[in-house]
Amino acid sequence: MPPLEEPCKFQAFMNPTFRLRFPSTMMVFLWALFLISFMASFLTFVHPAPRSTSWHKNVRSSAHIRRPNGISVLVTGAAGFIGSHVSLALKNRGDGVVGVDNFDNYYGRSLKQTRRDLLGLNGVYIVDGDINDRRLLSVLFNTVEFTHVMHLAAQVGVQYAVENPYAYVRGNIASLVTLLEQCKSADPQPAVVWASSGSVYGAQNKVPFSETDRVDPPTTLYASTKKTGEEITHTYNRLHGLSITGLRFFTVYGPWGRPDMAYFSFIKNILQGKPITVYRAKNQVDLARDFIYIDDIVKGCVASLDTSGKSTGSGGLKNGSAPYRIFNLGNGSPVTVPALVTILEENLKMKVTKDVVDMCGDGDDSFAYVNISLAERELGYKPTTDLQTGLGEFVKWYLWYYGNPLVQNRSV
Ligand SMILES: O=C(O)[C@H]1O[C@H](OP(=O)(O)OP(=O)(O)OC[C@H]2O[C@@H](n3ccc(=O)[nH]c3=O)[C@H](O)[C@@H]2O)[C@H](O)[C@@H](O)[C@H]1O
Repeated sequence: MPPLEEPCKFQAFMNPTFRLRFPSTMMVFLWALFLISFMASFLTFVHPAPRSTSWHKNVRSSAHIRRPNGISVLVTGAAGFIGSHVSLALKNRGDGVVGVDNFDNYYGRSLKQTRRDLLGLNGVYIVDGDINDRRLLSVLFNTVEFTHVMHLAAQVGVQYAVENPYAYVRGNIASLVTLLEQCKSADPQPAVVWASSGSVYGAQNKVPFSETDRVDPPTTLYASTKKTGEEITHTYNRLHGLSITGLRFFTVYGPWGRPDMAYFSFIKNILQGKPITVYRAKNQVDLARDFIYIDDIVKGCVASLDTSGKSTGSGGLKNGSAPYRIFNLGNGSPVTVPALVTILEENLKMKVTKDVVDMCGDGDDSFAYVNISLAERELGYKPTTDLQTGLGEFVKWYLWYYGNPLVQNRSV
């Protein structure tokens, strides 16, 4: 037999007065719920997500300037190859540096995490976050008054675009706009130096490539996104008074480099006794690149920050024109891919089997040769490391970092 109370409770629901009140009570409740969630999302949008006290402390300490007339720089892609080197160089000379990196898995996270740990030991804090996140950028700019932004975060790699084109739109275009929107609204606005690419010269036949040359047609989606970036940054300079410097990097190599790049994958195969694939252009012509050592690139980046000039806008409005510059940062002396392989073989005192494959289609640029005289004049840029020396440094680093499999096999 059911307890006596139950029917009474049930009856209460069936009471006509309650039934009349029920819809209105429920409606009020639902409306309140709706209003609360609306207010919450509005406040979250307007006010950036709160971060912990230790997060703020790390960011502020990393941004601390330790030299007279020093600058405070937000480095995007700080756990990346160029980003980590530039961050360290700036920190070492006493500038404030805050890194941001999304630690994407394009070439694995382990090397990025090690770079981050190394920077941490040197006082550079890298925020684990994505620059597509407007709220994160807003918190960062509310925490630190950045004088400069060194924008190096990007979806790199040329061939990967065939597999995942959307990563390039998100990583090279959408994120650039998000970052520029933040810079535009900042008061004072920072000066922006960012990574374009030598690949924007695309199918141009006239060499060496100069900044005044046409940069079309692009031969890869990667190049298209970088070319688009140049147009977007131009707009922000023109409309909002942001000081912009675009750096057309050529093929940058060196210690702590990117495992997806040819020189890096070649050394791995040589040491493991595996063959390598060497691509060749039409008519059996060797491919060539304007290889540039990381230390030279770092000098170019730092000089670009130092000479950037100021943005003129405030609160999104322009107050006069601001500098808009583009520089080629390469070596000015192309080397063929087979010649690069020979230098690696000499350094390792080993020979490798080359599978020479003719490139099908137009998925890559065959030749890069760059005129760097503008950067020499304006930035005092002067590469000093030749490919033999630079690859020697890279090989030393590689053997130190990964160990020599031959030595390891011997010791087993
Ligand atoms: O902004 C840029 O300008 C780009 O620079 C770099 O592109 P690239 O100059 O093409 O360098 P990289 O891939 O090392 O290939 C070098 C050469 O080796 C050839 N190559 C490549 C692989 C292989 O297995 N065999 C081979 O012959 C290959 O065909 C090429 O001729 C960055 O990788 C890219 O992310 C982007 O930053």
